[in-house]
Amino acid sequence: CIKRIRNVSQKEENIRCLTLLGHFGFECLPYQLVNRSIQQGFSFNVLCVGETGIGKSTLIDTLFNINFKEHKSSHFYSNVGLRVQTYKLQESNVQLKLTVAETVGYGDQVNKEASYQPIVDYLDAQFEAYLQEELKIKRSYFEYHDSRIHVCLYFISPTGHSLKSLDLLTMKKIDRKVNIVPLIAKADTVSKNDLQKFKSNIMSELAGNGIQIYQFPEDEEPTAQMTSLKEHLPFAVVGSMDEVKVGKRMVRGRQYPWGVLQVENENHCDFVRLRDMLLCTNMEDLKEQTHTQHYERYRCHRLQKMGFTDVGPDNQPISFQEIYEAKRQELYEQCQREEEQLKQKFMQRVKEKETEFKEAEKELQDKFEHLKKVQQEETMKLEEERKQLEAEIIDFYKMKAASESLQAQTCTNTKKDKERKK
Ligand SMILES: Nc1nc2c(ncn2[C@@H]2O[C@H](COP(=O)(O)OP(=O)(O)OP(=O)(O)O)[C@@H](O)[C@H]2O)c(=O)[nH]1
Repeated sequence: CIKRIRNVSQKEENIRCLTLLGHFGFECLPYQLVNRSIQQGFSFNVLCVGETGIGKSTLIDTLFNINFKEHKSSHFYSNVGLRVQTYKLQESNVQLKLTVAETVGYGDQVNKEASYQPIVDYLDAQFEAYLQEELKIKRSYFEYHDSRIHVCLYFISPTGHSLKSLDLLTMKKIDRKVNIVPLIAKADTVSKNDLQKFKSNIMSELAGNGIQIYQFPEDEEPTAQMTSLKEHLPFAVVGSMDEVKVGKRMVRGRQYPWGVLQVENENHCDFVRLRDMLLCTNMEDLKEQTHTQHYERYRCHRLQKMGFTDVGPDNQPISFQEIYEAKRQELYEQCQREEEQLKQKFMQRVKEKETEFKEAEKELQDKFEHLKKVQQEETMKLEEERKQLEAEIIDFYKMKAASESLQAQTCTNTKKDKERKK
């Protein structure tokens, strides 16, 4: 801080008026923040949601004026996915850790109903990771890479008509989780008149469906810049890394047979407005909104789900220890209840099995008795038959003996007759 003070005396009123020639006292506080931020570096996490080939990568390249690695996506993915890349950038002495998450295969499936789910899951996963870090005993915020998404650039197809149902559905699902900035992609394909109508259609559709997009911070006296930014929503953007000659200058733009569209000309598209908003004026606000609104909502919901609360049933403040004890008791009781239920279930099963076994035993016994009876009857029948056969054999032998004696008698008589005749 410079501590030189100019002393000017005002003769007329005889009051000394001091004019500060440099920064003095706590006026210097912001400079400490600036120095610390420069030392630590900045981080910014962007999510790009839009159909395949809508110009997501080109716009990110144009925003940061760097040709990031090219990854062309196919139109044939069966599910929507996310491609996440982190880059370390430097501009003069300012370092920026930039994370870009881009949708892959968005809008390519026949059934688009669940297309938003991977995006919602990704946003929640980043919040969850931060919450887990926050809940750790030993936290390391300095090394921790905070990957919570600060802004979602939503690329709307330049149809010139209205939003698609997929756009409305996805934005509705994520608007409480991330700052949405809607963009009309490839705005050079829509005429200037159609563009204005298209913009107002989109804004009224968003409002009509209760979709909350990023709100520019409202000062008591809104600056002309903020008002004009709002008027330009959704930003009609054009991306290009090509250098085109316009007069004697080389500018970034897209060359057409009928002329050149200059990306950085505010009369041609809203690219500069978007870049200024993201990088120069609103980055810190986007980060703050992410932390204080979206993350806070997630954290509150998660902690409530875990059973934490700020006030007890009697609406009196409740301490962490009390919640812990109550939760422990509740879990203990639940365990007891479940154990009792399991015991009862087990007893019931045992009883059921016992009855089943008894029935099976009785069935077997009955079967055995029946077989025994059948066998006895069979034995008796056989015995009867045996007796009958024995009687028949005796009769047979009797008859045989009688027949033999008769035969012998006949032979003797014949012999006697023959002898008599002689
Ligand atoms: N007319 C016009 N073409 C553009 C614009 N931005 C990008 N393109 C072209 O559109 C094509 C696809 O651009 P990408 O940036 O790869 O699109 P993407 O959405 O990242 O594609 P995927 O990552 O494959 O989903 C390229 O040929 C770009 O040159 C634009 O603003 N206007």
